[in-house]
Amino acid sequence: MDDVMESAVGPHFSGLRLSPSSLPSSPSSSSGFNGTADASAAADGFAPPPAAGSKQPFLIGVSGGTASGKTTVCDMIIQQLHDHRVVLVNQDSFYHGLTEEESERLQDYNFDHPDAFDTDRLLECMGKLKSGQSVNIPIYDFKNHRRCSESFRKVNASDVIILEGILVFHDQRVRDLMDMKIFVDTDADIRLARRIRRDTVERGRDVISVLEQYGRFVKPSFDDFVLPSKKYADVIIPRGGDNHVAIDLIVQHIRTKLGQHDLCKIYPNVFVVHTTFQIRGMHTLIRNRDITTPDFVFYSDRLIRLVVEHGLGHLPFTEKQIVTPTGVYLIPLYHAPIAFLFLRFVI
Ligand SMILES: Nc1ncnc2c1ncn2[C@@H]1O[C@H](COP(=O)(O)OP(=O)(O)O)[C@@H](O)[C@H]1O
Ligand SMILES: Nc1ccn([C@@H]2O[C@H](COP(=O)(O)O)[C@@H](O)[C@H]2O)c(=O)n1
Repeated sequence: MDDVMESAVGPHFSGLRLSPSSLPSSPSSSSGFNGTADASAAADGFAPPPAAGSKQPFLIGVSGGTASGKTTVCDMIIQQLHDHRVVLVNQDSFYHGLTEEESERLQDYNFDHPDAFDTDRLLECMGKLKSGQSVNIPIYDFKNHRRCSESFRKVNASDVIILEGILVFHDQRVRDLMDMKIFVDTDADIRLARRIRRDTVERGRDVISVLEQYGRFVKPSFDDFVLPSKKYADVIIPRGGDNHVAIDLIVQHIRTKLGQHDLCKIYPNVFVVHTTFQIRGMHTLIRNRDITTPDFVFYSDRLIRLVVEHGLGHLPFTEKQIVTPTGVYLIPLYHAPIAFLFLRFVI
């Protein structure tokens, strides 16, 4: 293990990442430092930092049967992520408005079929949000089954976008935009009971029409389209909003994913040293309570050195010719007093 570590992170020139603008134009500047440094940097996982603001928002898809608790779960996630900019987009907003003819035969319309949604519009909006643009989302009225033609909901660019709906996993193009897919899995009887209560109280329906629609369209479409899309989920939450453990774990995961992104946003001059197996190995070793003191010091020292060397790579420098016992070399000399640090490491 020690040998592997030694060869992987021993003294090297990984700190010498020259930006083209800082390269001297004289022929002597092609001394191989730059190529060596960049190759070494890549080998160490010191990839160039992403351009500020280039990171895309984290898109979470939340699916599940009607009244399974999708909105409730999303609200809980949003509440727990209170220090991040999070927006919720409902697939319901993208229902096609009914034509006059369809409205007259409302009882025959299947709102649970994929064709009931304007998926192209949904894709366009999600694509824009993912690329950091704000969008106008349609507003849907469940009482008259139409989109409001005059007003929209303006949704601004955010760190986290949550897309929620019964069929958000159905279309592969929508699925492909998602960084995390959650399926809320709640017992069908409980969902029906909730749906009856919600639709009669909030959506202006009577119990008979809710039951008829459920038997004719909601349940068959759940079996045909919603349930088969469960296999795409990364996480399945049994019992929806009652499952605090699952929601806590999901929030932790999102926080971890957002961590580096946030630091880079707050401090534009933060550069993240990308991890490698060697770096992870050393982090693991120094956290092992049984590690010997010399080993702890050894690996901690190496980790610290990687950070310092990476930092040095961001400093400006000038070339200096020196005479060594074996000949003449060009070395890049970091601006004092940092030069001291650099020389100490390469000797
Ligand atoms: N864990 C729960 N316990 C009791 N009622 C709930 C629970 N989760 C959701 N509900 C209720 O069930 C209905 C549907 O929940 P909602 O989160 O809107 O589901 P969905 O978005 O999947 O349709 C709402 O009236 C809500 O208040
Ligand atoms: N005009 C409409 C549009 C949709 N529905 C039903 O809504 C359900 C989806 O919303 P959830 O919050 O329950 O996920 C879906 O099952 C449709 O049947 C409707 O009744 N009327």
